[in-house]
Amino acid sequence: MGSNRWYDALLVVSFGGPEKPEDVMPFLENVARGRNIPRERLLEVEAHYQRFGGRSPINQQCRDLIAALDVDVPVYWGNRNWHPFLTDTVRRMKEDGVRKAAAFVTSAYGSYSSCRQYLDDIARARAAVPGAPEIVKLPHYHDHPGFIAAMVDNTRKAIARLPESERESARLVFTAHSIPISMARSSGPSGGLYERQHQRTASLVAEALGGAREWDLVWQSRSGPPHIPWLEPDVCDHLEALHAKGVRAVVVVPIGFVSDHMEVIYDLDVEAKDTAERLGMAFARAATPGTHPRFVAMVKELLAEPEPAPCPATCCPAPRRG
Ligand SMILES: CC1=C(CCC(=O)O)c2cc3nc(cc4[nH]c(cc5[nH]c(cc1n2)c(C)c5CCC(=O)O)c(CCC(=O)O)c4C)C(CCC(=O)O)=C3C
Ligand SMILES: [Fe+2]
Repeated sequence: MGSNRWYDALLVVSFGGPEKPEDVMPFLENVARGRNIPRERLLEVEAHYQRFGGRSPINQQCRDLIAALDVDVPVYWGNRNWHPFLTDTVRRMKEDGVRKAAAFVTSAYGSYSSCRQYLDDIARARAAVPGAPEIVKLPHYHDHPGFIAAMVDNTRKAIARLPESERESARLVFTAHSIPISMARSSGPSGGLYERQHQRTASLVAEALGGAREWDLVWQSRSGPPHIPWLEPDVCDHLEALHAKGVRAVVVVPIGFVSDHMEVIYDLDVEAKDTAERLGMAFARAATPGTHPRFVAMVKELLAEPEPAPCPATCCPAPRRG
């Protein structure tokens, strides 16, 4: 394998997050630039970060993943919204003589926010660095056996944390980041890809667990102005609906996230957990893939594949501003 590699470096591309209180607002300003996010929503999200000492788990998760990777080329790391910024990383890659890098993005799915925006980030960083290396994004891995196996294992462990009497009947609640419905409709080469990929991931995990359990796919972490429709139901509303139907225990499985993010440790471990507690439902949250050995091995398996073809230039277009 080694001699006919199509890449000479691996670039991990992520969202980025603040790691101290004074970084939170500048980080949020980067995220919100050119986007339509109400001020009140940003202040609310700021409070989520400050509740955790101004520190998102995402950067350390990236460092841990990189430390766990077993690949035979140099590994670089660059973010969209916080240090280390992608442009600085691409400059360093160029200085180190990298010619062509494979990009592993910490998002498994297609859509503007989860795929195209990262491609745009890479293109912008390369445009800012004369002589920048070529950078080829690895394909979506939402249904890769390594990604699925990590989530299946983590879901089994979460079920085992429930009170014994609730384990057999516990319902699986798969959750992912909500996006505007218009963005969901325009995702992928023929539309609807974001929801379709999540449906497939959820069904693969549910099947691997024996297929006997009822499951749902719901959404979380809605942003944007209230009059713009986003994917629903929201995970907390859904817990209320399940409770009304007599469900007594849930296992929330964050299939939309490859590692712990603020959306996982706040929106699920605080908000969804509080909702379940208030309703008297037993609640367990499955761990994210993080540095699960099967997930880490998946990165190496993706690199062993032939060079992937790029996404069609027309899929997952940027949303219209408004
Ligand atoms: C699909 C998707 C993913 C999954 C794919 C991927 O992983 O990339 C994702 C990941 C993430 N989103 C993150 C943080 C934020 N997202 C925001 C806002 C938004 N997200 C959106 C979508 C997504 N986001 C959208 C359509 C918006 C509206 C504004 C816009 O059109 O861009 C805002 C603004 C405040 C608010 O929430 O309103 C913040 C702070 C973090 C870092 C968390 C941490 O620090 O641990 C991560 C990994
Ligand atoms: Fe987001």
